[in-house]
Amino acid sequence: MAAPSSLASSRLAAAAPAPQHHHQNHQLRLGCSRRRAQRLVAMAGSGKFFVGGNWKCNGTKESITKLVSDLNAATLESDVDVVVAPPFIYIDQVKSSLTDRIEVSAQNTWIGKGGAFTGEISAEQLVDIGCQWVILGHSERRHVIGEDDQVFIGKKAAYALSQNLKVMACIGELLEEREAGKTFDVCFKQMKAFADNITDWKNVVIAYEPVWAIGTGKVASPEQAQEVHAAVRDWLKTNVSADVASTVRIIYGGSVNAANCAELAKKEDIDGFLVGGASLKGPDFATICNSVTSKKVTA
Ligand SMILES: O=C(CO)COP(=O)(O)O
Repeated sequence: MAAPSSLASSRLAAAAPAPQHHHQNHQLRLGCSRRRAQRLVAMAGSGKFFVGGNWKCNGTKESITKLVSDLNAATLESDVDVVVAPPFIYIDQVKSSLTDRIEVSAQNTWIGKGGAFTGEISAEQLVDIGCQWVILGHSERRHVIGEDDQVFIGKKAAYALSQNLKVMACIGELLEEREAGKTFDVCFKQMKAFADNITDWKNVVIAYEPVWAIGTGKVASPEQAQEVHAAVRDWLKTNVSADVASTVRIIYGGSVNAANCAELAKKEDIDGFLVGGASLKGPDFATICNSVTSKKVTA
């Protein structure tokens, strides 16, 4: 593995944003020494830029064969973790044809051990076929399928982690919640449901995906995304620990594409992306993965 690009130290090197009242802890974090930040990254895992491709309910055997072949042919920067999430029924096909350079995720899992649960797929089964990740709490599962924090999402995270699946934990507000000034309240409530169920965060990536930006072509501005990422990090510092706050990766999702990824990636608290539509096009997805170069520390 290449030397980890220290996101925490790149945050330190980046110009600090204008102070805002709710960013007090964040400012403190930025003030900690570079050496300490690097030590924290080393403790929590690779600290690499992270890009996930959520294929949602798309694809056929044929189109997925083409997508996998494009991904296998792509040149990817070494300092980015790349994961794709095909529909369940294609995971096996993707696992057996995709380069090991890219890990594979499911888009959902059952809440506990498998058994008499018609139509469900268990964490054990995902592990059995070599799947390494699962996306949980995606807005389409919350708002279209009706999963909620209390009954499903937190417990799914706990069980998946207990079976050694790594988790992309999704949070994000609806448009009306943003317009009502409730963005932080909604995100923090969703974070609490995860935090109440997670004891070890080293296999967790948080995905901030504002619902109004998903599949709409209406990407959050880099400043809008950065503001929420910084606030979530502050929440983690207060409610989980300073170490987790400094080291957990917080990625952005919602209309990310090859044209807008570089500007977003420059923001200090944006540690990567969860990509929907653009992840179905191999070359565009590779461009998004390689936007890690916008992150590199030059100082
Ligand atoms: O939901 C998403 C990823 O999980 C984002 O989807 P789009 O990139 O298509 O907006």
